[in-house]
Amino acid sequence: MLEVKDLHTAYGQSEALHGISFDGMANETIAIMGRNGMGKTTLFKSLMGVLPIKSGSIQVAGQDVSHDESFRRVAKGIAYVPQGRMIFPTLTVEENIQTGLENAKSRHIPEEIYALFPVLFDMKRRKGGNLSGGQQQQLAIARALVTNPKVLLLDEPTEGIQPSIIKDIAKALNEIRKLRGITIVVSEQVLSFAMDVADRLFVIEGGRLVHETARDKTDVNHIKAYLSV
Ligand SMILES: Nc1ncnc2c1ncn2[C@@H]1O[C@H](COP(=O)(O)OP(=O)(O)OP(=O)(O)O)[C@@H](O)[C@H]1O
Repeated sequence: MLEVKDLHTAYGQSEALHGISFDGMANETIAIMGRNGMGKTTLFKSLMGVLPIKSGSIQVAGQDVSHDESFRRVAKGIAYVPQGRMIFPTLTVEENIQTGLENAKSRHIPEEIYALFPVLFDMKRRKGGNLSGGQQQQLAIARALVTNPKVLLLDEPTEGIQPSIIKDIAKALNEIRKLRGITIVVSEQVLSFAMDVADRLFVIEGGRLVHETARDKTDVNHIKAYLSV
């Protein structure tokens, strides 16, 4: 579903990604683990077309998107939940979700979205800015989902969120994968969350993927060593 080959991305003269390659299958969740500054956000922005890539390729369901603008990538099936969620604070919950429906035939929010996130139904007339961090994260996921992605990218979805809500988000992601059979890619520093959602885990260090493991074969202490400073 997602094929990333030898991706290089630079900020000016300074290269931040040095040849990232991985595949994500349908009905699979992948976690990209790494400390701050290791390149997670740069990778996601490169996949989404927020940053141009220097070389390499990105395919979504067999279609090349490597040099497409972001909105074309969305049309071809990638959706992105950015770090810090980036919801619109002055729009209501309902209006925030509808921004994901701008190119859809109908502005109607599918029932399935509220079934996944009942709290958003209860709060649909509230302003996005008045929601808690965890509720905003659920809102950002809902907004991404209404574009019907084949590949859903989430950049550090647990950042700044309390543990009980982290569990809810893990549950929702597992439900989404089951319902839709899509590829989900999350970047994370919280190993317990990654172990709850991911089928495969990668470690990114200095702009390179340096370790890959299937969940059931994961040596937790080995990954922890990468994540500790
Ligand atoms: N706008 C920028 N200009 C120049 N260098 C940048 C810029 N943004 C990030 N970098 C550099 O790219 C590298 C990767 O940063 P990136 O933000 O992708 O890391 P990250 O793993 O997502 O960390 P975090 O969890 O803090 O977001 C770092 O060395 C960082 O200094």
